[in-house]
Amino acid sequence: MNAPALALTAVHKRFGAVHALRGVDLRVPRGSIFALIGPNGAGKTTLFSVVCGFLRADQGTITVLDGPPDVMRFKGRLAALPQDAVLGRELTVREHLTFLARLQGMSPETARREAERVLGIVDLSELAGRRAGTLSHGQVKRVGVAQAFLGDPELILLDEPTAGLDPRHAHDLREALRSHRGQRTIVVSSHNLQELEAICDEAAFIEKGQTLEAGAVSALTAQDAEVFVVLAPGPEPIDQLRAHLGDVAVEWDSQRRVLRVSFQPGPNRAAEDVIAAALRELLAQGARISGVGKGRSLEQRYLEATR
Ligand SMILES: Nc1ncnc2c1ncn2[C@@H]1O[C@H](COP(=O)(O)OP(=O)(O)OP(=O)(O)O)[C@@H](O)[C@H]1O
Repeated sequence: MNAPALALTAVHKRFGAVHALRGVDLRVPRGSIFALIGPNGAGKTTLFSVVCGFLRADQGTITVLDGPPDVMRFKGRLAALPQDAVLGRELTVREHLTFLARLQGMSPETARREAERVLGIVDLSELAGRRAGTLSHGQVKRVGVAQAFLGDPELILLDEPTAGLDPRHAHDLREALRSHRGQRTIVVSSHNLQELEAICDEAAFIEKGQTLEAGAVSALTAQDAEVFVVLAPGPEPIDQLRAHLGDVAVEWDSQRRVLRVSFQPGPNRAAEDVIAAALRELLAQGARISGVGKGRSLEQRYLEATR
């Protein structure tokens, strides 16, 4: 099996009296899009900084792209979008990106082409000639994201890449990230859990500098072990369903009119089999069905994990 792009074991980082990372563990598979989820102050930005080699961890082991975190070793292989990216105000967007591409060792011509390519990723080609100081907050953020893609690095860390973006550009950026799935490793921190659920393969919940839970998004959201049915007002044949399905747990939320069936997946018991059996019985009992699905949302799981 491939070594992970990033592995942290029992990493600690203190800022004086503030213990920002308290033994965080993380394993980011190569080629995955990985979500880092946690409340304000959980330690996400600090974690990015120790991974990049901007800050030194006090304790623990960090392996990034097969070696220790070292800014010099990462040249062109790792890129990060800081939470509040800052641009030189007097340079144009094109000059800014070309300059950074040159710092990576590209020739002037390659650097110019690379600047145009990454501007295309964030739909900013039209603003290439604008001075950075005249850009809106969202446009600056998009230049920062473009910058992180310069040189097509193996590992990209994006701290809240869609914060402040309008809905269309946030959507387009999500699509752009999705298109890199399997080719590049991308770690994304965001407070938009719907967004992370849509684009990420794996996720970790971080709180108070520790990993609470981590794994495949499909496992965290119990896609294989839980189904739900939403009932429209009308019959509520919950007991009959329980009796019919047998060895499963059926929970009924009468306020939201959502019933959840949790089960042990097996060869003849995939989520689709349970959905079919539940719907047959519910319809036979006259229930009116207004929605069906698998698992629970990442947001729900996060709220449960951090309760
Ligand atoms: N340079 C610093 N000096 C002192 N304390 C710091 C420093 N940087 C971060 N901290 C503290 O470390 C903790 C973790 O902060 P961090 O910025 O990593 O959180 P975060 O998860 O990125 O939060 P947010 O979601 O608000 O961006 C916080 O308590 C913060 O106040």
